[in-house]
Amino acid sequence: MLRIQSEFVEGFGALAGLGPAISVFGSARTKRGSERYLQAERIGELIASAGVAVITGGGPGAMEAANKGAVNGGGVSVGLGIELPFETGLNEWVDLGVNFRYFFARKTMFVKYSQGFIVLPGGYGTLDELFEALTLVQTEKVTGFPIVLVGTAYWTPLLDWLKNTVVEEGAISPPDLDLIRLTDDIEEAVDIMVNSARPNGFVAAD
Ligand SMILES: CC(C)=CCNc1ncnc2c1ncn2[C@@H]1O[C@H](COP(=O)(O)O)[C@@H](O)[C@H]1O
Repeated sequence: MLRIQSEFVEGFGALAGLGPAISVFGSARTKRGSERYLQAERIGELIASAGVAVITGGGPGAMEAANKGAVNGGGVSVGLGIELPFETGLNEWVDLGVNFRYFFARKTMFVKYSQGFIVLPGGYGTLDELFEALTLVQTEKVTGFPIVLVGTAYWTPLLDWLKNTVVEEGAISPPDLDLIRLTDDIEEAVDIMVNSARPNGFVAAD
């Protein structure tokens, strides 16, 4: 119990003065030098150039790339790491790092301290973060919170499934699909975020 509480206290303390920030998610397995890695790096750089901090899961792959871009763009590079059995530690491009034992405490920080999510191709971890954000926006626990998927080829089959199966089944309504933006254009992705200019955080005062 105390450990859980201390994770929240430590996270809030470390991030309180952060200012505007955007979270970037994507696969921990994205390879250095790959097209996707370079794309994540460029996204980090564009966000930083707009004077906005970049928040990632602090790990390898797309997270590392976005943190690297943030540093190269002269911005604040945040990593919210997670303790895992196969420890990899925070990547070398994280300037402001916080480590968590619990995914749920860490997930609170991404939403509370960023104004939107940019989501690159990824696996279960990325999908978890994407669907948690969608649930929070759908239920209006957060408002004005853009969620942008980057990579049309990767994401279109998922969006088709949501449209053709999940909406058809009545499990979500058609407007729920509009909560997701999809693009291959990383400048557009960053523009959507930066222009949303919403104050960070949950609707309720925590
Ligand atoms: C090589 C490897 C698996 C390292 C794991 N190291 C990690 N470090 C930090 N965050 C992580 C890690 N693995 C998953 N995550 C979380 O889940 C997402 C990536 O998971 P995935 O690779 O898409 O499913 C990230 O956005 C991050 O928030």
